[in-house]
Amino acid sequence: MITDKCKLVNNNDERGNFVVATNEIKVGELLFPEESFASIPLEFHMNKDYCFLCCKQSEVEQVQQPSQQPQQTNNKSIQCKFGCNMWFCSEICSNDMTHQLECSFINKLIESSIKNECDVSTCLLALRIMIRNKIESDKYQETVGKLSNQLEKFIEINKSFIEKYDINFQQFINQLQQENSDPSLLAIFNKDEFLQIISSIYINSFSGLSNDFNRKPISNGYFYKPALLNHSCEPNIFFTIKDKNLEMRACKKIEKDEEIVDSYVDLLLPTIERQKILYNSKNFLCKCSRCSDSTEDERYLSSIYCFHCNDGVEFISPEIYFNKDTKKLQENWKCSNTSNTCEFNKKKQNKRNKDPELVLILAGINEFKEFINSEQLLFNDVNLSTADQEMPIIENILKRLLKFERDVLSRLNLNHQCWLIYHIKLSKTFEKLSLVYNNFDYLVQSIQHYKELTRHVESIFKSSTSGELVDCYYHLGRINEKYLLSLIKQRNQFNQLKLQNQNKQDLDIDKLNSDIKNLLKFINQCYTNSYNHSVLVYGNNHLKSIQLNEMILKSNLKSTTTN
Ligand SMILES: C[S@@+](CC[C@H](N)C(=O)[O-])C[C@H]1O[C@@H](n2cnc3c(N)ncnc32)[C@H](O)[C@@H]1O
Repeated sequence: MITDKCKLVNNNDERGNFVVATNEIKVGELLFPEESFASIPLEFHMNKDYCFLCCKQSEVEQVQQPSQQPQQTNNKSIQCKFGCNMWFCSEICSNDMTHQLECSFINKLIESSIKNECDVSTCLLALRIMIRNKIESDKYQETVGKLSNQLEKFIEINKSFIEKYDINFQQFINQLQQENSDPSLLAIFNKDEFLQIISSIYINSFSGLSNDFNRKPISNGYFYKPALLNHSCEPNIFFTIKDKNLEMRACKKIEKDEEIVDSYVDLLLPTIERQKILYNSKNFLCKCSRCSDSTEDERYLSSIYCFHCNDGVEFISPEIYFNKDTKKLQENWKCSNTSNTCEFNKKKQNKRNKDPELVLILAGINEFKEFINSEQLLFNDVNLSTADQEMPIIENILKRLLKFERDVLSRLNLNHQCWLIYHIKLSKTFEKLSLVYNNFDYLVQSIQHYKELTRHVESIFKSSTSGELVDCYYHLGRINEKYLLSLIKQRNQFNQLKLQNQNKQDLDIDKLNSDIKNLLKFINQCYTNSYNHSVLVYGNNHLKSIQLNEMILKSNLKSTTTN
C-alpha cells in the first residue's frame, strides 16, 4: 500500500510496476502530498528569486517611500556565506547540512558541466541526492533507491548521453583531486552512483512550474511515490509542486482497481510530438487510447481537410507507428471517409504519404512553425518611443501571418496544433500591441484569440480538468477586464461631455451600458470557470484558488457599481 488510496502492483513487462486505486477516487480528491527527497531550481532560476535548497519563491517586501516616489521592493533572499554564492530563502536553508556538504563543490561542478554540455541543474541535483544518500541512507534505500528497475534499460539505450555525464564527472573529480580536496569529502562521490542517479532523474523526476498563471518550469524534484506512476496521455491525476512539496489530485473519477496514471508530456502537443518526447527521453511509446487513434479521440490536432473529398467534413489524419528497421516514428495518412469513394484512400499507403497535395500542406505547416518560432511575435522591444518606427515591421509580420492563415491554416481542422500555436501567439501579440498603441481594435483581436485558445484547450481536455484550463480562463477574464475598463472610460467621457453640454458624439449609451453589463457577467463567468478548475487541480488553499476567489467577488461587486 502506498497510501490509503492506492497500492503498488509489481509487474515485469515493459511498463514495469504501476499503481492502482484501492477505492473509488473522486475528481479533485487529494491522492498524496509528498516532500521531495531533493529538489533544485533550474539553471536560469538559480538566482535571488528562488531558494537554492527548497526552491521556494523569494518573498518581496515593499520599502516605505515618500508618497511621490516610485514604490521600491526589497528581496528578502540571503546569499550563501560558505562560498558558493547561491541564494536562499532563509538562514535555515542556507545552513542546512546538505548544503554545507555540497557547497564547496557547486561552482566546480557547474564549470565542468557547462564545458561538457551537461545540464547544470541535473548535475547539481545528482550531487545533492548523493549527499542526501549519505546523510539519510535509510530513507534513500526505502524510497528513491527503489526506483531503479528501469535504469538498466535507460543506460543501455542512452549510451552516448551517459558517456557525456561520465566524462563530466571524471573531470570534476580530477579537478578536486588536483586541488587536494579533503579525502573524507571526496569519498562521498562514486561515479556509478552518480550515473545511476542522473538516469533516475531523467526517468523519475518532476518539474515544478511557476506559481503564477503562466506555468513556466522553474525547478526539478525527486519524489518517491509520484515516481511510481506510469504515463498516459489520458491521465487521471494532475500534480502540482510548490517549493519542495508535490500534491497529486484526481482530474477524473478513478474506479477501484483502475490504474492511476499521470502525464509526462505537454498534452497540448499532437501525438507524433508527444511520442517522440516519450521515446527519446523515457524510451517507451504510449499506447493509450489517444495515441492509438489517428484523430486522437476526436481532438484532431494533426488533421487536415481532405482535399479529395472536398466536402469540408472528411479529414486526413496520421496513424503513428514505430518503424522497427529505421527505429523512427512514422506517419500513415488516411481519410476519415469510410464509404470507399475517397480518391486518397484508394491509393496505396506509400502513395498516400507522398501525395503531392499532402506534401505541400505539410511543407506549409513546417514553414508556418518555423516562422512562428523565428519571429519575435511578442514585440517585447516595442515601447512608446520607438513604436512608430516599429509599425511597418509589425504590419509586415501580421500580413505574413494572414497569408499563412489563408494558405495553410484554412486547410486544417480548427483543432489542428497550428491553430493552437496561432491563437497563443496572437492573443499575446495583440495584447502587447493594444498596450503600446493604446488601440481598441488590437484589444478586440486579442480577445478573439484568447477565446479561441480557451475553446481549443477545452476540446483537448474534454471532460477532464487541468492546470491549463485554470490559466486559459484566468487570461480570458483578465483581457476582458482590460476591455471592460476601456468601455467604462468611454462611457465616463461621454457622460462628462454631456454634463458640460459639449457632447457631439454619436454614441448609443444604452447599448454601451448593456455591453458593459454583459461583459462583466462574462468576466465573472471566466473567473468562476478558472476557480472551479483550480479548486480541483490545486485545492482550495492554493494561492491561485484564493486569488481567483477574490476576482470572482471583485467582478461581482463591480456589477452593482457599474450602473
Ligand atoms: C516514473 S517510472 C514509472 C514507474 C515504473 N513503471 C517502475 O516500474 O518504476 C517511468 C518509467 O516507467 C515506464 N513507463 C511508464 N509509463 C509507461 C507506459 N505508458 N508504457 C510503457 N512504459 C511506461 C517507462 O520505462 C518509464 O521510463
